[in-house]
Amino acid sequence: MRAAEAALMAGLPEGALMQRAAAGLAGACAGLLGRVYGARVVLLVGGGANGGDALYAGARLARRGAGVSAVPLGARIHQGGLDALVRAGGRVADDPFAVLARADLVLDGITGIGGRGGLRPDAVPVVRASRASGAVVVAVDLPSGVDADTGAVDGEAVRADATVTFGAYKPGLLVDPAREYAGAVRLVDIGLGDLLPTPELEALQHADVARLLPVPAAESDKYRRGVVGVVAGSARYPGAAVLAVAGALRGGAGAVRYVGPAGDAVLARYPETLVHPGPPGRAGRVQAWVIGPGLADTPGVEDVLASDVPVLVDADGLRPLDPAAVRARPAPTVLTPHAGEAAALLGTAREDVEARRLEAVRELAGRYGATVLLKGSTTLVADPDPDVPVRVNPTGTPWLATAGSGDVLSGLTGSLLAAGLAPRDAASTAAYLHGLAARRAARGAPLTAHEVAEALPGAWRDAAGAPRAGLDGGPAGTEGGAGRRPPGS
Ligand SMILES: NC(=O)C1=CN([C@@H]2O[C@H](COP(=O)(O)OP(=O)(O)OC[C@H]3O[C@@H](n4cnc5c(N)ncnc54)[C@H](OP(=O)(O)O)[C@@H]3O)[C@@H](O)[C@H]2O)[C@@H](O)CC1
Ligand SMILES: [K+]
Repeated sequence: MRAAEAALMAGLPEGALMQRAAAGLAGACAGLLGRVYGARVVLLVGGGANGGDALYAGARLARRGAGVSAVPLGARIHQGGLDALVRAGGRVADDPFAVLARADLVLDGITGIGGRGGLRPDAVPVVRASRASGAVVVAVDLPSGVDADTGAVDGEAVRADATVTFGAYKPGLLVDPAREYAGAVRLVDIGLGDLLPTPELEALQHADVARLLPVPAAESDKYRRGVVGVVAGSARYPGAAVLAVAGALRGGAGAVRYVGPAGDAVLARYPETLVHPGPPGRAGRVQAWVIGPGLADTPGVEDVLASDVPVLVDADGLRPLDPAAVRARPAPTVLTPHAGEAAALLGTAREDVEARRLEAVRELAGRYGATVLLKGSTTLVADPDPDVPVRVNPTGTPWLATAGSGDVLSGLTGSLLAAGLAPRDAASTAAYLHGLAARRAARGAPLTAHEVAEALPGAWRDAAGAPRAGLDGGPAGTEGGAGRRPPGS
């Protein structure tokens, strides 16, 4: 961001970028307020340019008749912004808590991309009073206190109803835990365009998924469309086999071969499945394997890893996983841990993974030379190549945290692998459809893993029906599309 902004600023009059940011910010605030004239706006102003943005936006709102007060936090605040605010009729608050108690809207301009660590002690009571006031809290660029680069939150941070961000989405707006603090995110274009570097993160949108989904050609038969082998379930957990097959059947492969002891349970629900008792090496040719859901202690992981086709390892399959064996494989491997499984693979605590999700997914992908899909409220997909952007999944619902939903996701991902998608595309497309299906199935109520599987064809149709180019805005909970440059565009 800083390099792109510096390059752009070199060709612009002093302060022009901050004015663009402030104009977009003031416009967004006006939209949230509905009526600007007479509205009571409080600016929390830190010592950097983030506070400058807030002051200039406050000046614009004051010119439209809002009552605007600034609460300085920091040794000195942006002088040009303060002068503009005062010229427009705004003022510095005598009693911050008194103005906050009556505020309609609070602008959090304490820190943006220059913030380090959580909120400082002087800001904490002011931020708490902002929340308690019932005012709409709008974060400038980022909620203050979150880490822009990683999505970590060390200490206290602002919980915003909305965030107006400039030039590009920052990882801290997309990756949990920080994402939870941002509210609805709006991107304001400040003209950085092609000056932006390769992103750290990208989020698929409908149009990207439409491009990636496999479409059978006229001459396709089931084998050409790909056969996915599912090694899952056990005497103790036959349901996991059924759910993994349920996902696999909806993922575009031409056939699903189930290998394991739960064949009867699978056939009872899905007679279209090819069933084999195992071991996987004898079950016949497949174009991709899924191994792990509900496996308990059933062997087979080494057997499957020894194959020369893409392999997805999930759940119980992840336990005995040796990095050297995975790295030595001639074909791609996809690992789909949740935070606890990722922690076990990394030899750390679950909380560490949850606090540093981006770092954890990258580290695992590097260590195993595998594509890693880290499940969670925001699912991340990392490529083994550290220069390839991590994909963050923009779909989903908290209701998706339900038993068996991961089994459906593994089957679905494996099916897309068998259908020929590259590992990162298969994993991120599957996560996207899975989250979309969950939203369709839940519609605000609890849902079961089976319902997620059953909603997949509808989600597929939704995504596949999207216009294939030029999509802006999507289901991301963000406005204007979550990636600056959609992959493949
Ligand atoms: N560049 C551009 O062209 C454009 C930039 N734009 C905007 O600028 C923002 C970046 O501005 P920035 O670089 O001034 O940093 P910023 O986020 O304001 O924070 C730095 C200040 O915070 C302080 N501080 C640090 N940590 C803290 C903490 N935990 N709690 C409290 N304070 C803390 C630190 O002070 P110190 O450590 O010295 O006390 C320093 O004073 C960017 O996010 C966007 O909003 C837009 O206008 C578009 C054009
Ligand atoms: K901020």
